[in-house]
Amino acid sequence: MSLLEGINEPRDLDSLSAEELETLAAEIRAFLIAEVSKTGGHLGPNLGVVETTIAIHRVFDSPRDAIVFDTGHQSYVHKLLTGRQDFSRLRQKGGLAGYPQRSESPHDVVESSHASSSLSWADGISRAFEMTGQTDRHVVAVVGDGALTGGMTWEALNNISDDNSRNLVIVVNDNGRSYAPTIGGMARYLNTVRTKKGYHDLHQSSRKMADRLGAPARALYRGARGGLHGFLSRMTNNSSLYANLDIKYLGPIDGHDLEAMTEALQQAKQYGAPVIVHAITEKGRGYEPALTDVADQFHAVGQIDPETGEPLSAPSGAPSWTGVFADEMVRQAEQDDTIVGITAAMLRPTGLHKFAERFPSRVFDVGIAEQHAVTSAAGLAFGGLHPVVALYATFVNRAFDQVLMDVGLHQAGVTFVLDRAGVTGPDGASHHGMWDLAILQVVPRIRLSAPRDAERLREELAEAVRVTDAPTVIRFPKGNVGPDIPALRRTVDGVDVLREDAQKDVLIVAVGAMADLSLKVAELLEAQGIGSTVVDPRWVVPVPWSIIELSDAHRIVVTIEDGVRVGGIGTRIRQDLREAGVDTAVTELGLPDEFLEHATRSEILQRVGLTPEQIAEDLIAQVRGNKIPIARPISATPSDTDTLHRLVR
Ligand SMILES: Cc1ncc(C[n+]2csc(CCOP(=O)(O)OP(=O)(O)O)c2C)c(N)n1
Ligand SMILES: CC(=O)[C@@H](O)[C@H](O)COP(=O)(O)O
Ligand SMILES: [Mg+2]
Repeated sequence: MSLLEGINEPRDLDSLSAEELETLAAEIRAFLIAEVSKTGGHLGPNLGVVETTIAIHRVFDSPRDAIVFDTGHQSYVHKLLTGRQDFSRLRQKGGLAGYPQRSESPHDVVESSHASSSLSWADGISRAFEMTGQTDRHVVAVVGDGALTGGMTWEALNNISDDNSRNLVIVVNDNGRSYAPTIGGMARYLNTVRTKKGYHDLHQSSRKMADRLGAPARALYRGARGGLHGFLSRMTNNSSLYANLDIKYLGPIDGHDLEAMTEALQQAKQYGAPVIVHAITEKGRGYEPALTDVADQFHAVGQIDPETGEPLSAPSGAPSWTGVFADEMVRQAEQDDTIVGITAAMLRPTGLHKFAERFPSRVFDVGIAEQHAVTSAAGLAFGGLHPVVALYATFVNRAFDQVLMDVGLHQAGVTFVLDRAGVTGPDGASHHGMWDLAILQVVPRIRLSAPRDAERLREELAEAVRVTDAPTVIRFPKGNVGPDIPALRRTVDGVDVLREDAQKDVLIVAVGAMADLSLKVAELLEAQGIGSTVVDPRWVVPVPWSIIELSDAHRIVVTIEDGVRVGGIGTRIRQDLREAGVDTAVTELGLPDEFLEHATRSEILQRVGLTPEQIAEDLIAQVRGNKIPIARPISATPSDTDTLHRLVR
């Protein structure tokens, strides 16, 4: 049996010798490469935190001590050490989540994969421990150098103090990268610390001497390291980035040196005030294919050959939504030199890399700082440029106020391109891009589009970048785009009619990528003698008038969107119909207001009733006048609604 198999919970680490711990680290690395190669996942980040995570679990006592992982994509080692070693269905339905998940283990605290929140979590938890007399409980936050570029981390650092967060330890996992090398002043500071020759020479020589002279010298060495920090500050001509915060600094430490990390964490644990332990690590550590991957050091991989790191499946050849955007963005920018691009540390994942290669001076990577990205875009627009802010849909949530008050209020011509909109799948609840339509549609004068295929994405991007007095949004799903879906005709206000039966029983309003599914529903209805019209509004907000007119001409209207149903586009259409005095029955179909689990996109759509068969069945019943039994809303379990009604009665 391997040492790893003998670890069922963190305290099993206590009996291992220094040599055995090194062996364990090697076994964990081999496990990660072997297992994550099969399933896909965040291989690079987890290879980079093996020793750090072992050291954290040696020194601290989870779950009594709370361990918070920022973003959480680097928590596989934590899972291995806390009784979860079946990675065979990682990020798949019924398998381990790719992020911490409280339902999996009491060792897991933060489930959200939205970066830069860990220090705020840790500040709150440590205050609560102090205020409830649990002063023997510690909080450890593991935050990456990329996550440190997010504004929330600085809000938290500004608040953390030794009055109320005595037991807080912040482990900065500094591998110099987000996906790509981390940008900005913070990164430059960390880089000087990480690469200063003097640090390495001094660190290595004093360590060797301490080892030779034994424990007392080691204490001296540790003290010197404190002084080392001051030494570094002078050498790097920076006043220490942390000196004026109420936080002590330990480091930089070699994050792959188990003993050094353990010692530093023990010091931090005993310090009695908030401490930053700055660990220097390497993303993809110990795996050559990751280390030589210049794009993102295997930040997230699909199924790969563990020997070579090469993808197991050849690319399908079908264009991805991201790829279509990437090419059209370059085309538009060639015609209009006011167009600039902004990314929040995700240049390649959002497809802006081609634009960046072509127009390097017209693209800005602001770090994991979506709020700053949006408001700086408002500034760029004020200055006469047309910013295109490319984000994953789920991450625009974080910048809602900036979209509303900095872009919307000032009628700034900013275009938001939201990739991974709708159900994404393996990254679970905090990664589904399911809220953008509902939250953004309340921004006055905003224009929301949801292209149904590549041609419409190209068209709608071209239209969006010409709007200079209001925010425009284009949102599309993860993955490959299907074949173009031609329109029979386009109404005067831009609605595409995709199918038009003579018998006008059902109007199906398809939002974006739901067009293909909607046409399948229409075919099932036709087989039951029910006529339908399928339309794609293209620009869903404001609701085009022809949607109102078409609704008035049909018996029922059904709207289908890959976004939360509550407050979604269907709700908006219903409201506009009522305002126009059209009382056609409306059925709004979309995602439930639930946090949807990790599974494949199709598994989730099946579970929430968004398949052609399930939709057609309901519509057939409606058209035939059969009263559909009042089913409790998907989003609320009986106990929730009963409780709610009892409370409000
Ligand atoms: C708010 C937010 N924006 C973007 C992302 C996408 N994202 C996931 S991991 C990552 C890079 C994180 O870098 P770092 O914190 O240094 O961790 P590392 O991967 O290097 O361990 C990004 C940008 C996210 N999770 N959250
Ligand atoms: C952790 C994170 O936010 C991303 O790395 C996430 O895994 C998105 O992955 P895709 O780019 O595959 O959608
Ligand atoms: Mg990093």
